[in-house]
Amino acid sequence: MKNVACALTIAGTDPSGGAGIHADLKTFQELKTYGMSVITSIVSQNTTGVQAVSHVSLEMIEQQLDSIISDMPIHAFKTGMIANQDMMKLIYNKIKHLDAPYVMDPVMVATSGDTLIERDSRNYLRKNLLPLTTIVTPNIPETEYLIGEKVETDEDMKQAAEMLVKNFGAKAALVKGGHREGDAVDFLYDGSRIHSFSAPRINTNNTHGTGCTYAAAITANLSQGLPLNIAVKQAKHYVTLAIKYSLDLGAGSGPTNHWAPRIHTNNLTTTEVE
Ligand SMILES: Nc1ncnc2c1ncn2[C@@H]1O[C@H](COP(=O)(O)OP(=O)(O)OP(=O)(O)O)[C@@H](O)[C@H]1O
Ligand SMILES: Cc1ncc(CO)c(N)n1
Repeated sequence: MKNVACALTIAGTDPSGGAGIHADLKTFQELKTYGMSVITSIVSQNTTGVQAVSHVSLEMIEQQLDSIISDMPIHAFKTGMIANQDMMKLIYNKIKHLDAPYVMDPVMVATSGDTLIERDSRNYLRKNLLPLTTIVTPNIPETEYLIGEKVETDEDMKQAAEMLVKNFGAKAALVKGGHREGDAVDFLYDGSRIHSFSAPRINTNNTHGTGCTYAAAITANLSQGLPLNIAVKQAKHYVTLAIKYSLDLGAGSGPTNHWAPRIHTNNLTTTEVE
């Protein structure tokens, strides 16, 4: 029996604290999960965008992974920003041996519109990493890239989630509707049925790091042993409250509020529709 759930994030940094590794570790902590991290790239960014990127060497990424894998329990893990194909290959070769749920946030572009991974590495991500995933959590532009088709309607989103499982080898897929208009509706295909999770759209520009926070909450919930659809449902509540009470910091798109879900526990506005 495990006495503490342990989760690992493999991702880039955000010194302004809203996205990447920082968002992940804050989420793990709030969800009573012991958080660990492997840094792939140091990203100088803030609420207005990305100013500079420095990649960690392959040797150092490998060493960080070895340090954790050789010593620490990993009950679930997630990947975020993996900037290029060499990093992806290295990470693939390490994580394929891990016996724990794998949540992939297929990060391509920051909320600000800045590109975070090299274009020609996207195919490697789709072909090699995607089939290892327990769940992949693309937003609409990432979904369109992964399946190679436009995604505009609810029906398109549901079909895309099914395709990511049936044609591309993910075990489950959560297609997120944050980039559409109207209610914020996400569709999960779990390998046998579609679930949809809906929340009223919150009128805010402070959505920096929402995708990281959501995927990290799913990872934390899976590390605690929750079934997938419950893990997603609770993570949707978490991210919705974190957006609802988001912090108006910085001149651009401000960060989510990680302690709001703890304080406003009775104010859950999300619903599982199907
Ligand atoms: N304004 C909003 N109001 C309510 N929920 C939102 C809003 N914007 C995004 N969401 C929800 O937040 C979660 C993250 O979705 P989104 O599609 O924004 O991810 P993302 O684009 O990967 O995030 P990021 O901006 O960090 O890259 C989803 O559940 C989405 O429905
Ligand atoms: C490091 C990092 N990962 C992911 C995102 C996407 O929000 C970001 N802005 N920065």
